[in-house]
Amino acid sequence: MIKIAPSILSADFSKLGEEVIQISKAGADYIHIDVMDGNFVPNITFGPAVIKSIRDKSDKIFDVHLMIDAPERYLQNFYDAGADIITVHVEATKHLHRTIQMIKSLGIKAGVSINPATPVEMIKYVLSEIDMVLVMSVNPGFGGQKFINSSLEKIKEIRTLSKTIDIQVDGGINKDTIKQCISAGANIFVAGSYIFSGDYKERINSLKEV
Ligand SMILES: O=C(CO)[C@@H](O)[C@H](O)COP(=O)(O)O
Ligand SMILES: [Co+2]
Repeated sequence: MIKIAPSILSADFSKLGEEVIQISKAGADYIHIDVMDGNFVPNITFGPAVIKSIRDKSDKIFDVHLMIDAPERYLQNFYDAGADIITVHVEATKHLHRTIQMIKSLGIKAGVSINPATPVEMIKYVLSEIDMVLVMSVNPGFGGQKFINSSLEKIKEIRTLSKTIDIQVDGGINKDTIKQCISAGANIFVAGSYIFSGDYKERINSLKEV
């Protein structure tokens, strides 16, 4: 069973609470929340206070994608804000294993993300410690970019290393690219611009039907 995680980066921020309600009703499995610090990535979004303000709008899984340097500084804050999964970038933390242990000690799921230029080898020795790998299929920072094809090879490689781990793909997901990612072995799909530029339910269903 695949899961769809709409990214609220493409939502209308002036009515974020209403958007989270609507996307949940439309069939989202996870609410994907992109946190950016203007340092690890060249864009700034929102932090724990905003996440806390929308937590009571949905009972879906809050999937928090941290695109911030040294994320270990803020794990407790995102947990307190209502995160169910926290994903950190391997490129953003000096002691990845320790950061993963910190997330797990909060009693929630831990994900690790790799950028398009980062090899799977970088996360090989933590795979047994984590719940999810997030394969970035665009360079992180913005929605609406084109899917990078070399991500497919990385998904296959991770699936060979683990039959059971969740593999999430993020960036440029639409009706066509999702098919290729499913064939490669991924099972959770983040989609921002594709879902939010149409009828939410119809778009989510079109991804689930492939
Ligand atoms: O993490 C990110 C971007 O850094 C994503 O979650 C985007 O929000 C995906 O947007 P689309 O490529 O689906 O428009
Ligand atoms: Co994301």
